[in-house]
Amino acid sequence: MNQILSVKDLQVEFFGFKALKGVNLEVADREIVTIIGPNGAGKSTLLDAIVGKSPVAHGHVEFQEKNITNHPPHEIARMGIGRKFQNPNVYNELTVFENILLALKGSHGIFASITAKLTTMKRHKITSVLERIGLMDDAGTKVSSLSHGQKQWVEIGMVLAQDPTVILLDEPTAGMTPEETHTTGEIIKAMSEFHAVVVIEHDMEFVKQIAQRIVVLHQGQTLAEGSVEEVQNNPKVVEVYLGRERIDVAA
Ligand SMILES: Nc1ncnc2c1ncn2[C@@H]1O[C@H](COP(=O)(O)OP(=O)(O)OP(=O)(O)O)[C@@H](O)[C@H]1O
Repeated sequence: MNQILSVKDLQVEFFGFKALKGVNLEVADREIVTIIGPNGAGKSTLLDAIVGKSPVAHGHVEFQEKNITNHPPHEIARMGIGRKFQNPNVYNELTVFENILLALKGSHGIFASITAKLTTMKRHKITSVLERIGLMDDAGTKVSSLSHGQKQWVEIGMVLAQDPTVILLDEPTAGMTPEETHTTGEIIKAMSEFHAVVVIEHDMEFVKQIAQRIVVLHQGQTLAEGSVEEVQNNPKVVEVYLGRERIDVAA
């Protein structure tokens, strides 16, 4: 497969504490990679290091064969790596449509973006994003009156609006109802038609819904990698999860 993101021997330290101790990760074009692991395993730190938010002490990150290790976050975002954080980071007082508009490439501030005449191309782009996140009917709704799950979808839409090649999602289903979680899984699967997606997730039912390849992190290292079945049957993974979180999803 055509690898577009490659993380090699990545090490991240916080005041002497090694949060990542040499992690490798390969992501192919339009692939979904799911990262699981107990609390504190280093999952968010890995995404932070990829987007230039956590300083890399050793190893490197390559994107489309370019070394992007420790490049500034805005530069990495501009190159084509989009990141959605755990908590929705949306403009509550604006409509769904306006939030997506603001996220489009080339938008210049809230006032200028909202008052400027909308080109047909921009309108089409926003409409296509709204369709992909299932919020076409809520285009004119203020984000403050949406459910928590819908707000998460708006934020996914804001990432999509930037046309990234790779999308990194940190626990996209946190706080969602089972129905919203399932819908999110379908949105992510559809996203992989155009983008590679790396997802951190705890909910194994959801992981099973979306996963093509799973990477298990534990104490800053890669513990296992493979399909849902391979990972669930891996004795090292079972041992790490024993007495903590259950990963015994019905086959
Ligand atoms: N900015 C920071 N300063 C100091 N320590 C940090 C910082 N960020 C993360 N850590 C530590 O690094 C380790 C890995 O944290 P990280 O948030 O990456 O884990 P995680 O696997 O995402 O966990 P969770 O599932 O709880 O979100 C933890 O021990 C955490 O306390």
